Amino acid sequence: MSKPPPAEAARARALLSATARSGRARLARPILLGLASIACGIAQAWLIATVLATLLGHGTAGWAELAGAASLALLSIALGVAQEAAQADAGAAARAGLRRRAFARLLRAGPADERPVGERATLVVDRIEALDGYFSRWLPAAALAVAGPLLIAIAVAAEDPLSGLILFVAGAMVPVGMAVTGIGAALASRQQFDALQALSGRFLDRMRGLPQLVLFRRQEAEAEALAAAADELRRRTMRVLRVAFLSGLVLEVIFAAVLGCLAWRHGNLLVGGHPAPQAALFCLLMVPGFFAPLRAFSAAYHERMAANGAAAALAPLLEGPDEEEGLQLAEIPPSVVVTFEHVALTYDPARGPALTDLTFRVLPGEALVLAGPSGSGKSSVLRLLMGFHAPDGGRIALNGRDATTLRPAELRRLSAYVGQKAHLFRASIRENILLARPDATPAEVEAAARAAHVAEFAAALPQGLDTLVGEGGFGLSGGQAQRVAIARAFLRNAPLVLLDEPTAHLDPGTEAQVLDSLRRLCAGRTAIIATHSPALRARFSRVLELEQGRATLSRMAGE
Ligand SMILES: Nc1ncnc2c1ncn2[C@@H]1O[C@H](COP(=O)(O)OP(=O)(O)OP(=O)(O)O)[C@@H](O)[C@H]1O
Repeated sequence: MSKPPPAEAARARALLSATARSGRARLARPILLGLASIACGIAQAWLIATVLATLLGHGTAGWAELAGAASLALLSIALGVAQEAAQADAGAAARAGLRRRAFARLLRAGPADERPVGERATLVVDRIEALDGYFSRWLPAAALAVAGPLLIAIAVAAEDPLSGLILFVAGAMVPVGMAVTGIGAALASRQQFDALQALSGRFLDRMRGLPQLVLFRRQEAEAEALAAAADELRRRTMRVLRVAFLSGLVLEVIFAAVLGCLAWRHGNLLVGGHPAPQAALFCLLMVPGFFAPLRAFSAAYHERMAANGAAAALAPLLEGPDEEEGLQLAEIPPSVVVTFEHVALTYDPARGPALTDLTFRVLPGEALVLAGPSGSGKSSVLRLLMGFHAPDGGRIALNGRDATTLRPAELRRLSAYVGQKAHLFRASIRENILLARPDATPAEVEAAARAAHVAEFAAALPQGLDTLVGEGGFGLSGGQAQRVAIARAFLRNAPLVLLDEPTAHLDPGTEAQVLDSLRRLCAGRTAIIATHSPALRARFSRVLELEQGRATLSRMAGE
Protein backbone atom coordinates (compact mmCIF):
# COMPACT_ATOMS: atom_id res chain seq x y z
CA MET A 1 0.00 0.00 0.00
CA SER A 2 1.30 3.44 -0.89
CA LYS A 3 1.12 6.72 0.99
CA PRO A 4 -2.40 7.88 1.84
CA PRO A 5 -3.75 10.41 -0.70
CA PRO A 6 -3.37 14.04 0.46
CA ALA A 7 -7.09 14.47 1.19
CA GLU A 8 -7.07 11.34 3.38
CA ALA A 9 -3.90 12.50 5.15
CA ALA A 10 -5.48 15.92 5.80
CA ARG A 11 -8.61 14.27 7.25
CA ALA A 12 -6.40 12.10 9.47
CA ARG A 13 -4.49 15.16 10.71
CA ALA A 14 -7.77 17.00 11.34
CA LEU A 15 -9.05 14.10 13.45
CA LEU A 16 -5.81 13.88 15.44
CA SER A 17 -5.64 17.60 16.13
CA ALA A 18 -9.35 17.83 17.04
CA THR A 19 -8.86 14.98 19.52
CA ALA A 20 -5.72 16.60 20.92
CA ARG A 21 -7.55 19.93 21.30
CA SER A 22 -10.38 18.34 23.21
CA GLY A 23 -7.92 16.69 25.62
CA ARG A 24 -5.60 19.73 25.95
CA ALA A 25 -5.52 19.87 29.73
CA ARG A 26 -4.65 16.18 30.08
CA LEU A 27 -1.99 16.37 27.36
CA ALA A 28 -0.32 19.42 28.94
CA ARG A 29 0.34 17.61 32.23
CA PRO A 30 3.06 15.19 31.01
CA ILE A 31 4.74 18.04 29.13
CA LEU A 32 4.87 20.25 32.21
CA LEU A 33 6.12 17.35 34.34
CA GLY A 34 8.75 16.57 31.70
CA LEU A 35 9.93 20.18 31.68
CA ALA A 36 10.12 20.18 35.47
CA SER A 37 12.19 17.01 35.30
CA ILE A 38 14.56 18.61 32.76
CA ALA A 39 14.92 21.72 34.96
CA CYS A 40 15.75 19.38 37.85
CA GLY A 41 18.37 17.68 35.69
CA ILE A 42 20.02 21.01 34.89
CA ALA A 43 20.22 22.01 38.54
CA GLN A 44 21.50 18.55 39.47
CA ALA A 45 24.22 18.66 36.78
CA TRP A 46 25.25 22.07 38.03
CA LEU A 47 25.65 20.82 41.61
CA ILE A 48 27.54 17.68 40.50
CA ALA A 49 29.85 19.82 38.34
CA THR A 50 30.52 22.04 41.37
CA VAL A 51 31.35 19.01 43.54
CA LEU A 52 33.61 17.48 40.84
CA ALA A 53 35.36 20.79 40.30
CA THR A 54 36.02 20.96 44.03
CA LEU A 55 37.54 17.48 43.89
CA LEU A 56 39.80 18.76 41.10
CA GLY A 57 40.89 21.57 43.39
CA HIS A 58 38.62 24.36 42.10
CA GLY A 59 35.89 25.67 44.39
CA THR A 60 34.58 24.99 47.86
CA ALA A 61 31.57 22.73 47.36
CA GLY A 62 30.74 20.34 50.17
CA TRP A 63 28.14 18.00 51.61
CA ALA A 64 25.32 20.49 51.06
CA GLU A 65 25.84 20.44 47.25
CA LEU A 66 26.12 16.66 47.29
CA ALA A 67 22.91 16.31 49.32
CA GLY A 68 21.21 18.83 46.98
CA ALA A 69 22.24 16.77 43.93
CA ALA A 70 20.95 13.57 45.56
CA SER A 71 17.61 15.21 46.46
CA LEU A 72 17.24 16.53 42.93
CA ALA A 73 17.96 13.05 41.58
CA LEU A 74 15.15 11.67 43.74
CA LEU A 75 12.82 14.48 42.70
CA SER A 76 13.65 13.85 39.07
CA ILE A 77 12.77 10.15 39.46
CA ALA A 78 9.45 11.08 41.09
CA LEU A 79 8.70 13.54 38.29
CA GLY A 80 9.56 10.86 35.71
CA VAL A 81 7.11 8.42 37.32
CA ALA A 82 4.40 11.11 37.48
CA GLN A 83 5.07 11.96 33.83
CA GLU A 84 4.66 8.31 32.80
CA ALA A 85 1.37 8.09 34.68
CA ALA A 86 0.13 11.37 33.16
CA GLN A 87 1.09 10.13 29.68
CA ALA A 88 -0.79 6.86 30.16
CA ASP A 89 -3.76 8.81 31.47
CA ALA A 90 -3.78 11.16 28.44
CA GLY A 91 -3.61 8.20 26.05
CA ALA A 92 -6.34 6.29 27.85
CA ALA A 93 -8.65 9.32 27.92
CA ALA A 94 -8.15 10.01 24.21
CA ARG A 95 -8.78 6.36 23.33
CA ALA A 96 -11.86 6.13 25.55
CA GLY A 97 -13.37 9.27 23.96
CA LEU A 98 -12.67 8.07 20.43
CA ARG A 99 -13.94 4.58 21.12
CA ARG A 100 -17.15 5.92 22.62
CA ARG A 101 -17.76 8.10 19.57
CA ALA A 102 -16.81 5.40 17.04
CA PHE A 103 -18.99 2.82 18.72
CA ALA A 104 -21.93 5.23 18.88
CA ARG A 105 -21.51 5.98 15.17
CA LEU A 106 -21.41 2.30 14.24
CA LEU A 107 -24.52 1.62 16.30
CA ARG A 108 -26.22 4.63 14.77
CA ALA A 109 -25.46 3.48 11.22
CA GLY A 110 -26.64 -0.04 12.01
CA PRO A 111 -27.20 -2.14 8.89
CA ALA A 112 -26.62 0.92 6.68
CA ASP A 113 -22.89 0.47 7.41
CA GLU A 114 -21.75 -1.98 4.78
CA ARG A 115 -18.24 -2.61 6.13
CA PRO A 116 -17.55 -6.26 6.95
CA VAL A 117 -17.87 -7.02 10.64
CA GLY A 118 -14.13 -7.79 10.94
CA GLU A 119 -13.28 -4.36 9.59
CA ARG A 120 -15.71 -2.66 11.97
CA ALA A 121 -14.20 -4.52 14.91
CA THR A 122 -10.70 -3.54 13.78
CA LEU A 123 -11.79 0.10 13.52
CA VAL A 124 -13.14 0.28 17.05
CA VAL A 125 -10.50 -1.90 18.70
CA ASP A 126 -7.15 -1.96 16.87
CA ARG A 127 -7.25 1.34 15.01
CA ILE A 128 -8.12 3.26 18.15
CA GLU A 129 -5.55 1.27 20.13
CA ALA A 130 -2.96 2.34 17.55
CA LEU A 131 -3.68 5.99 18.43
CA ASP A 132 -2.61 5.47 22.05
CA GLY A 133 1.08 6.03 21.34
CA TYR A 134 0.29 9.26 19.50
CA PHE A 135 -1.35 10.86 22.52
CA SER A 136 0.59 9.18 25.31
CA ARG A 137 4.10 9.24 23.82
CA TRP A 138 4.38 11.13 20.56
CA LEU A 139 2.71 14.45 21.49
CA PRO A 140 4.58 14.88 24.83
CA ALA A 141 7.81 13.69 23.21
CA ALA A 142 7.43 16.13 20.30
CA ALA A 143 6.81 19.07 22.65
CA LEU A 144 9.67 18.09 24.99
CA ALA A 145 12.05 17.44 22.07
CA VAL A 146 11.83 21.15 21.25
CA ALA A 147 11.50 22.72 24.69
CA GLY A 148 13.86 20.38 26.59
CA PRO A 149 17.01 20.65 24.42
CA LEU A 150 16.36 24.39 23.99
CA LEU A 151 16.31 24.86 27.76
CA ILE A 152 19.50 22.85 28.16
CA ALA A 153 21.28 24.57 25.25
CA ILE A 154 20.44 27.98 26.79
CA ALA A 155 21.73 26.83 30.21
CA VAL A 156 24.94 25.53 28.61
CA ALA A 157 25.34 28.67 26.47
CA ALA A 158 25.12 30.76 29.64
CA GLU A 159 28.17 28.89 30.94
CA ASP A 160 30.05 28.54 27.66
CA PRO A 161 28.57 30.12 24.49
CA LEU A 162 30.57 27.91 22.08
CA SER A 163 29.35 24.71 23.81
CA GLY A 164 25.82 26.07 23.66
CA LEU A 165 26.26 26.74 19.93
CA ILE A 166 27.48 23.16 19.36
CA LEU A 167 24.31 21.88 21.06
CA PHE A 168 22.10 24.23 19.02
CA VAL A 169 23.66 23.00 15.75
CA ALA A 170 23.32 19.34 16.83
CA GLY A 171 19.70 19.94 17.83
CA ALA A 172 18.96 21.38 14.39
CA MET A 173 20.58 18.39 12.66
CA VAL A 174 18.44 15.82 14.46
CA PRO A 175 15.15 16.61 12.64
CA VAL A 176 17.00 16.48 9.29
CA GLY A 177 18.37 13.01 10.05
CA MET A 178 14.99 11.89 11.36
CA ALA A 179 13.22 13.18 8.26
CA VAL A 180 15.60 11.28 5.97
CA THR A 181 15.09 7.98 7.79
CA GLY A 182 11.46 8.79 8.65
CA ILE A 183 10.37 8.76 5.01
CA GLY A 184 10.95 5.04 5.07
CA ALA A 185 9.40 4.75 8.51
CA ALA A 186 6.11 6.26 7.36
CA LEU A 187 5.70 3.77 4.57
CA ALA A 188 6.93 0.75 6.53
CA SER A 189 4.70 1.54 9.49
CA ARG A 190 1.62 1.96 7.31
CA GLN A 191 2.31 -1.30 5.56
CA GLN A 192 2.70 -3.00 8.91
CA PHE A 193 -0.65 -1.67 10.01
CA ASP A 194 -2.40 -2.79 6.86
CA ALA A 195 -0.99 -6.28 7.37
CA LEU A 196 -2.21 -6.26 10.97
CA GLN A 197 -5.69 -5.19 9.89
CA ALA A 198 -5.79 -7.88 7.19
CA LEU A 199 -4.73 -10.51 9.71
CA SER A 200 -7.18 -9.56 12.46
CA GLY A 201 -10.07 -9.02 10.00
CA ARG A 202 -9.46 -12.42 8.44
CA PHE A 203 -9.15 -14.11 11.83
CA LEU A 204 -12.43 -12.66 13.10
CA ASP A 205 -14.23 -13.53 9.88
CA ARG A 206 -13.00 -17.13 9.95
CA MET A 207 -13.82 -17.52 13.64
CA ARG A 208 -17.40 -16.53 12.94
CA GLY A 209 -17.64 -19.11 10.19
CA LEU A 210 -15.68 -21.82 12.00
CA PRO A 211 -18.44 -24.48 11.84
CA GLN A 212 -18.59 -24.04 8.05
CA LEU A 213 -14.83 -24.36 7.74
CA VAL A 214 -14.85 -27.58 9.77
CA LEU A 215 -17.84 -28.88 7.83
CA PHE A 216 -16.14 -28.34 4.49
CA ARG A 217 -12.76 -29.55 5.84
CA ARG A 218 -11.13 -26.23 5.05
CA GLN A 219 -9.50 -25.77 8.45
CA GLU A 220 -5.99 -26.70 7.32
CA ALA A 221 -6.11 -24.49 4.24
CA GLU A 222 -7.38 -21.64 6.43
CA ALA A 223 -4.68 -22.25 9.02
CA GLU A 224 -2.09 -22.00 6.22
CA ALA A 225 -3.62 -18.79 4.90
CA LEU A 226 -3.61 -17.32 8.41
CA ALA A 227 0.01 -18.38 8.86
CA ALA A 228 0.89 -16.65 5.58
CA ALA A 229 -0.87 -13.46 6.73
CA ALA A 230 0.96 -13.67 10.08
CA ASP A 231 4.27 -14.13 8.25
CA GLU A 232 3.58 -11.06 6.13
CA LEU A 233 2.92 -9.12 9.34
CA ARG A 234 6.22 -10.39 10.78
CA ARG A 235 8.16 -9.28 7.69
CA ARG A 236 6.61 -5.83 7.75
CA THR A 237 7.19 -5.49 11.50
CA MET A 238 10.87 -6.33 10.94
CA ARG A 239 11.01 -3.60 8.29
CA VAL A 240 9.57 -1.08 10.75
CA LEU A 241 12.12 -2.16 13.35
CA ARG A 242 14.96 -1.81 10.83
CA VAL A 243 13.87 1.72 9.97
CA ALA A 244 13.44 2.56 13.67
CA PHE A 245 16.93 1.20 14.31
CA LEU A 246 18.32 3.35 11.51
CA SER A 247 16.80 6.55 12.87
CA GLY A 248 18.14 5.59 16.32
CA LEU A 249 21.56 5.20 14.76
CA VAL A 250 21.42 8.69 13.27
CA LEU A 251 20.81 10.07 16.73
CA GLU A 252 23.68 8.10 18.24
CA VAL A 253 26.06 9.40 15.56
CA ILE A 254 25.07 13.00 16.32
CA PHE A 255 25.42 12.28 20.04
CA ALA A 256 28.94 10.92 19.56
CA ALA A 257 29.87 13.92 17.38
CA VAL A 258 28.64 16.39 20.01
CA LEU A 259 30.50 14.60 22.76
CA GLY A 260 33.64 14.65 20.59
CA CYS A 261 33.29 18.38 19.90
CA LEU A 262 32.78 19.22 23.56
CA ALA A 263 35.66 16.97 24.60
CA TRP A 264 37.85 18.81 22.11
CA ARG A 265 36.58 22.17 23.35
CA HIS A 266 37.21 21.34 26.98
CA GLY A 267 40.11 18.96 26.37
CA ASN A 268 42.58 21.00 28.31
CA LEU A 269 40.54 20.10 31.40
CA LEU A 270 42.32 16.75 31.26
CA VAL A 271 45.77 18.22 30.99
CA GLY A 272 45.04 20.85 33.63
CA GLY A 273 44.85 24.59 33.42
CA HIS A 274 41.22 24.89 32.33
CA PRO A 275 40.01 28.42 33.12
CA ALA A 276 36.54 27.26 34.29
CA PRO A 277 36.49 23.52 35.08
CA GLN A 278 33.10 23.67 36.70
CA ALA A 279 31.50 25.16 33.56
CA ALA A 280 33.29 22.58 31.39
CA LEU A 281 32.08 19.72 33.55
CA PHE A 282 28.57 21.14 33.50
CA CYS A 283 28.61 21.30 29.68
CA LEU A 284 29.78 17.68 29.41
CA LEU A 285 27.30 16.44 32.02
CA MET A 286 24.44 18.08 30.15
CA VAL A 287 25.06 16.17 26.90
CA PRO A 288 23.08 13.01 27.85
CA GLY A 289 20.29 15.21 29.23
CA PHE A 290 20.24 17.16 25.96
CA PHE A 291 19.78 13.99 23.93
CA ALA A 292 17.29 12.26 26.25
CA PRO A 293 14.18 14.14 24.94
CA LEU A 294 15.46 13.66 21.38
CA ARG A 295 15.80 9.92 21.99
CA ALA A 296 12.24 9.79 23.35
CA PHE A 297 11.16 11.72 20.27
CA SER A 298 12.93 9.27 17.96
CA ALA A 299 11.45 6.28 19.80
CA ALA A 300 7.95 7.75 19.53
CA TYR A 301 8.34 8.75 15.87
CA HIS A 302 6.81 5.58 14.51
CA GLU A 303 3.81 6.12 16.82
CA ARG A 304 2.95 9.15 14.76
CA MET A 305 3.17 7.15 11.55
CA ALA A 306 0.98 4.37 12.91
CA ALA A 307 -1.48 6.99 14.19
CA ASN A 308 -1.68 8.66 10.78
CA GLY A 309 -2.69 5.38 9.17
CA ALA A 310 -5.20 4.58 11.91
CA ALA A 311 -6.68 8.10 11.89
CA ALA A 312 -7.06 7.99 8.09
CA ALA A 313 -9.17 4.85 8.46
CA LEU A 314 -11.19 6.29 11.35
CA ALA A 315 -11.78 9.80 9.98
CA PRO A 316 -14.66 8.91 7.61
CA LEU A 317 -16.50 7.27 10.51
CA LEU A 318 -15.99 10.13 12.96
CA GLU A 319 -16.53 13.13 10.70
CA GLY A 320 -19.69 15.22 10.97
CA PRO A 321 -21.60 16.19 14.09
CA ASP A 322 -21.83 13.71 16.94
CA GLU A 323 -25.48 14.56 17.43
CA GLU A 324 -27.88 13.28 14.80
CA GLU A 325 -29.85 15.92 12.97
CA GLY A 326 -33.61 16.07 13.32
CA LEU A 327 -36.32 16.59 15.86
CA GLN A 328 -36.76 14.74 19.12
CA LEU A 329 -40.08 13.43 20.33
CA ALA A 330 -41.42 14.95 23.53
CA GLU A 331 -42.98 11.57 24.30
CA ILE A 332 -43.75 8.32 22.53
CA PRO A 333 -47.31 8.48 21.11
CA PRO A 334 -49.55 5.61 22.24
CA SER A 335 -50.42 4.74 18.63
CA VAL A 336 -48.92 5.31 15.20
CA VAL A 337 -50.42 5.62 11.73
CA VAL A 338 -47.81 4.73 9.10
CA THR A 339 -48.26 6.25 5.67
CA PHE A 340 -46.06 5.64 2.62
CA GLU A 341 -46.77 7.98 -0.29
CA HIS A 342 -45.00 7.20 -3.57
CA VAL A 343 -41.87 6.19 -1.68
CA ALA A 344 -38.73 5.43 -3.68
CA LEU A 345 -35.36 4.09 -2.51
CA THR A 346 -32.18 3.34 -4.43
CA TYR A 347 -29.13 1.98 -2.57
CA ASP A 348 -26.88 1.83 -5.60
CA PRO A 349 -27.83 3.45 -8.92
CA ALA A 350 -25.91 0.72 -10.75
CA ARG A 351 -28.30 -1.88 -9.31
CA GLY A 352 -31.53 0.00 -9.91
CA PRO A 353 -34.18 1.05 -7.40
CA ALA A 354 -35.02 -1.15 -4.39
CA LEU A 355 -38.43 0.53 -3.94
CA THR A 356 -40.49 2.44 -6.52
CA ASP A 357 -43.66 4.48 -6.04
CA LEU A 358 -44.73 2.54 -2.96
CA THR A 359 -47.96 3.72 -1.33
CA PHE A 360 -49.82 2.23 1.64
CA ARG A 361 -51.21 3.10 5.03
CA VAL A 362 -51.33 1.03 8.21
CA LEU A 363 -53.53 2.02 11.13
CA PRO A 364 -53.16 1.16 14.83
CA GLY A 365 -54.46 -2.33 15.48
CA GLU A 366 -53.71 -3.33 11.89
CA ALA A 367 -51.00 -5.69 10.67
CA LEU A 368 -49.74 -5.37 7.11
CA VAL A 369 -47.94 -8.38 5.69
CA LEU A 370 -45.35 -7.54 3.03
CA ALA A 371 -45.07 -10.53 0.73
CA GLY A 372 -43.07 -11.09 -2.43
CA PRO A 373 -40.03 -12.88 -3.75
CA SER A 374 -36.54 -12.48 -2.35
CA GLY A 375 -35.09 -9.06 -3.19
CA SER A 376 -38.51 -7.50 -3.82
CA GLY A 377 -37.90 -4.80 -1.19
CA LYS A 378 -39.67 -6.07 1.93
CA SER A 379 -36.78 -5.50 4.34
CA SER A 380 -36.10 -2.14 2.73
CA VAL A 381 -39.51 -0.90 3.90
CA LEU A 382 -38.57 -1.87 7.47
CA ARG A 383 -35.13 -0.27 7.19
CA LEU A 384 -36.75 3.01 6.12
CA LEU A 385 -39.07 2.87 9.12
CA MET A 386 -36.12 2.29 11.45
CA GLY A 387 -34.28 5.29 10.03
CA PHE A 388 -31.30 3.32 8.70
CA HIS A 389 -31.97 4.85 5.28
CA ALA A 390 -33.95 7.85 4.09
CA PRO A 391 -36.25 7.63 1.05
CA ASP A 392 -34.98 9.19 -2.18
CA GLY A 393 -38.47 10.19 -3.21
CA GLY A 394 -42.00 10.34 -1.90
CA ARG A 395 -42.93 10.72 1.75
CA ILE A 396 -43.14 8.55 4.82
CA ALA A 397 -45.41 9.93 7.51
CA LEU A 398 -45.94 8.81 11.09
CA ASN A 399 -49.18 10.20 12.50
CA GLY A 400 -49.12 12.65 9.61
CA ARG A 401 -45.64 13.97 10.44
CA ASP A 402 -42.83 13.56 7.89
CA ALA A 403 -40.60 10.78 9.28
CA THR A 404 -37.43 12.36 7.84
CA THR A 405 -37.84 15.38 10.15
CA LEU A 406 -37.25 13.08 13.13
CA ARG A 407 -33.84 11.90 14.26
CA PRO A 408 -33.25 8.32 13.13
CA ALA A 409 -32.79 7.33 16.79
CA GLU A 410 -36.23 8.76 17.56
CA LEU A 411 -37.74 6.65 14.79
CA ARG A 412 -36.26 3.59 16.44
CA ARG A 413 -37.81 4.59 19.78
CA LEU A 414 -41.19 4.29 18.11
CA SER A 415 -40.70 0.72 17.03
CA ALA A 416 -39.93 -2.78 18.28
CA TYR A 417 -38.14 -5.02 15.80
CA VAL A 418 -37.87 -8.78 15.55
CA GLY A 419 -35.62 -10.07 12.76
CA GLN A 420 -34.93 -13.43 11.13
CA LYS A 421 -32.56 -14.69 13.74
CA ALA A 422 -32.42 -13.29 17.23
CA HIS A 423 -28.97 -12.29 18.35
CA LEU A 424 -28.53 -13.12 21.99
CA PHE A 425 -25.54 -11.89 23.90
CA ARG A 426 -23.47 -13.87 26.35
CA ALA A 427 -25.55 -13.04 29.40
CA SER A 428 -28.59 -14.39 31.25
CA ILE A 429 -31.94 -14.66 29.46
CA ARG A 430 -33.19 -11.91 31.77
CA GLU A 431 -30.37 -9.56 30.78
CA ASN A 432 -30.96 -10.36 27.15
CA ILE A 433 -34.61 -9.34 27.50
CA LEU A 434 -33.70 -6.24 29.54
CA LEU A 435 -31.69 -4.98 26.57
CA ALA A 436 -34.97 -3.66 25.15
CA ARG A 437 -35.56 -1.42 28.18
CA PRO A 438 -32.79 -1.49 30.79
CA ASP A 439 -34.87 0.42 33.35
CA ALA A 440 -37.69 -2.15 33.34
CA THR A 441 -38.66 -3.70 36.68
CA PRO A 442 -38.22 -7.47 37.31
CA ALA A 443 -42.02 -7.82 37.21
CA GLU A 444 -42.12 -6.18 33.77
CA VAL A 445 -39.38 -8.50 32.47
CA GLU A 446 -41.25 -11.52 33.80
CA ALA A 447 -44.53 -10.33 32.23
CA ALA A 448 -42.75 -9.94 28.87
CA ALA A 449 -41.23 -13.40 29.26
CA ARG A 450 -44.68 -14.86 29.93
CA ALA A 451 -46.29 -13.05 26.99
CA ALA A 452 -43.60 -14.36 24.63
CA HIS A 453 -43.78 -17.92 26.07
CA VAL A 454 -40.19 -17.61 27.30
CA ALA A 455 -41.25 -18.36 30.84
CA GLU A 456 -42.43 -21.83 29.78
CA PHE A 457 -39.08 -23.10 28.57
CA ALA A 458 -37.11 -21.01 31.09
CA ALA A 459 -38.89 -22.83 33.93
CA ALA A 460 -37.19 -26.06 32.84
CA LEU A 461 -33.70 -24.46 32.82
CA PRO A 462 -31.45 -24.73 35.89
CA GLN A 463 -31.65 -21.06 36.83
CA GLY A 464 -34.83 -20.05 35.05
CA LEU A 465 -34.60 -16.60 33.50
CA ASP A 466 -31.19 -16.17 35.10
CA THR A 467 -29.69 -19.01 33.07
CA LEU A 468 -26.66 -17.88 31.14
CA VAL A 469 -26.91 -18.23 27.37
CA GLY A 470 -23.99 -18.15 24.98
CA GLU A 471 -23.11 -15.68 22.24
CA GLY A 472 -25.66 -15.88 19.40
CA GLY A 473 -28.13 -17.77 21.60
CA PHE A 474 -25.92 -20.82 22.16
CA GLY A 475 -27.72 -23.27 24.42
CA LEU A 476 -31.20 -22.30 23.20
CA SER A 477 -33.03 -23.63 20.16
CA GLY A 478 -33.83 -21.28 17.26
CA GLY A 479 -37.46 -21.04 18.35
CA GLN A 480 -36.50 -20.33 21.99
CA ALA A 481 -34.05 -17.62 20.94
CA GLN A 482 -36.72 -16.09 18.74
CA ARG A 483 -39.11 -16.02 21.67
CA VAL A 484 -36.52 -14.13 23.72
CA ALA A 485 -36.44 -11.59 20.87
CA ILE A 486 -40.24 -11.35 20.99
CA ALA A 487 -40.06 -10.87 24.78
CA ARG A 488 -37.75 -7.93 24.11
CA ALA A 489 -40.37 -6.47 21.78
CA PHE A 490 -43.07 -6.93 24.44
CA LEU A 491 -40.89 -5.20 27.03
CA ARG A 492 -40.19 -2.34 24.69
CA ASN A 493 -43.94 -1.75 24.38
CA ALA A 494 -43.55 0.49 21.30
CA PRO A 495 -46.59 1.47 19.22
CA LEU A 496 -45.02 0.19 15.97
CA VAL A 497 -44.00 -3.46 15.52
CA LEU A 498 -41.65 -4.36 12.68
CA LEU A 499 -41.10 -8.03 11.93
CA ASP A 500 -38.68 -9.30 9.30
CA GLU A 501 -39.13 -13.01 8.56
CA PRO A 502 -39.55 -13.74 12.28
CA THR A 503 -40.26 -17.43 11.66
CA ALA A 504 -37.78 -17.99 8.82
CA HIS A 505 -35.71 -20.72 10.45
CA LEU A 506 -38.37 -22.54 12.42
CA ASP A 507 -40.07 -25.87 11.88
CA PRO A 508 -43.89 -25.78 11.44
CA GLY A 509 -44.55 -26.79 15.07
CA THR A 510 -42.27 -24.15 16.56
CA GLU A 511 -43.49 -21.63 14.01
CA ALA A 512 -47.06 -22.10 15.23
CA GLN A 513 -45.99 -21.40 18.83
CA VAL A 514 -43.97 -18.34 17.85
CA LEU A 515 -46.85 -17.10 15.69
CA ASP A 516 -49.11 -17.18 18.69
CA SER A 517 -46.71 -14.87 20.59
CA LEU A 518 -46.36 -12.62 17.55
CA ARG A 519 -50.09 -12.25 17.17
CA ARG A 520 -50.34 -11.11 20.75
CA LEU A 521 -47.46 -8.73 20.23
CA CYS A 522 -49.15 -7.13 17.22
CA ALA A 523 -52.58 -6.85 18.85
CA GLY A 524 -53.53 -3.20 19.31
CA ARG A 525 -50.30 -1.99 17.72
CA THR A 526 -49.39 -0.95 14.19
CA ALA A 527 -47.54 -3.88 12.67
CA ILE A 528 -45.62 -4.39 9.44
CA ILE A 529 -44.41 -7.90 8.74
CA ALA A 530 -42.05 -8.93 5.95
CA THR A 531 -42.39 -12.63 5.27
CA HIS A 532 -42.36 -15.54 2.85
CA SER A 533 -44.20 -17.78 5.28
CA PRO A 534 -47.69 -18.87 4.18
CA ALA A 535 -48.55 -19.66 7.83
CA LEU A 536 -47.67 -16.11 8.87
CA ARG A 537 -49.61 -14.60 5.98
CA ALA A 538 -52.64 -16.63 6.87
CA ARG A 539 -52.60 -15.24 10.43
CA PHE A 540 -52.83 -11.59 9.44
CA SER A 541 -55.51 -9.87 7.48
CA ARG A 542 -53.80 -7.47 5.08
CA VAL A 543 -51.22 -8.52 2.50
CA LEU A 544 -49.24 -6.26 0.18
CA GLU A 545 -47.46 -8.13 -2.61
CA LEU A 546 -44.18 -6.56 -3.73
CA GLU A 547 -42.25 -7.28 -6.87
CA GLN A 548 -39.01 -5.52 -7.74
CA GLY A 549 -39.83 -2.78 -5.26
CA ARG A 550 -43.33 -2.13 -6.56
CA ALA A 551 -46.65 -3.01 -4.95
CA THR A 552 -48.37 -5.38 -7.34
CA LEU A 553 -51.34 -6.44 -5.28
CA SER A 554 -52.96 -5.34 -2.06
CA ARG A 555 -55.61 -7.58 -0.56
CA MET A 556 -57.25 -8.79 2.57
CA ALA A 557 -56.56 -12.40 3.59
CA GLY A 558 -59.05 -14.81 2.14
CA GLU A 559 -59.70 -12.58 -0.88
N1 LIG B 1 -27.20 -2.18 1.22
C1 LIG B 1 -27.59 -2.44 -0.03
N2 LIG B 1 -26.89 -1.98 -1.08
C2 LIG B 1 -27.31 -2.22 -2.33
N3 LIG B 1 -28.41 -2.91 -2.63
C3 LIG B 1 -29.14 -3.40 -1.62
C4 LIG B 1 -28.78 -3.19 -0.27
N4 LIG B 1 -29.69 -3.79 0.51
C5 LIG B 1 -30.60 -4.35 -0.31
N5 LIG B 1 -30.26 -4.11 -1.58
C6 LIG B 1 -31.01 -4.52 -2.76
O1 LIG B 1 -32.31 -3.96 -2.68
C7 LIG B 1 -33.27 -4.88 -3.13
C8 LIG B 1 -34.33 -5.10 -2.05
O2 LIG B 1 -33.68 -5.75 -0.95
P1 LIG B 1 -34.48 -6.19 0.35
O3 LIG B 1 -33.51 -6.67 1.35
O4 LIG B 1 -35.40 -5.10 0.75
O5 LIG B 1 -35.33 -7.43 -0.24
P2 LIG B 1 -36.26 -8.46 0.54
O6 LIG B 1 -37.54 -8.50 -0.22
O7 LIG B 1 -36.34 -8.13 1.97
O8 LIG B 1 -35.46 -9.80 0.32
P3 LIG B 1 -35.45 -11.13 1.25
O9 LIG B 1 -36.83 -11.68 1.18
O10 LIG B 1 -34.45 -12.00 0.59
O11 LIG B 1 -35.05 -10.69 2.62
C9 LIG B 1 -32.53 -6.14 -3.52
O12 LIG B 1 -32.35 -6.13 -4.91
C10 LIG B 1 -31.22 -6.03 -2.82
O13 LIG B 1 -30.19 -6.65 -3.57
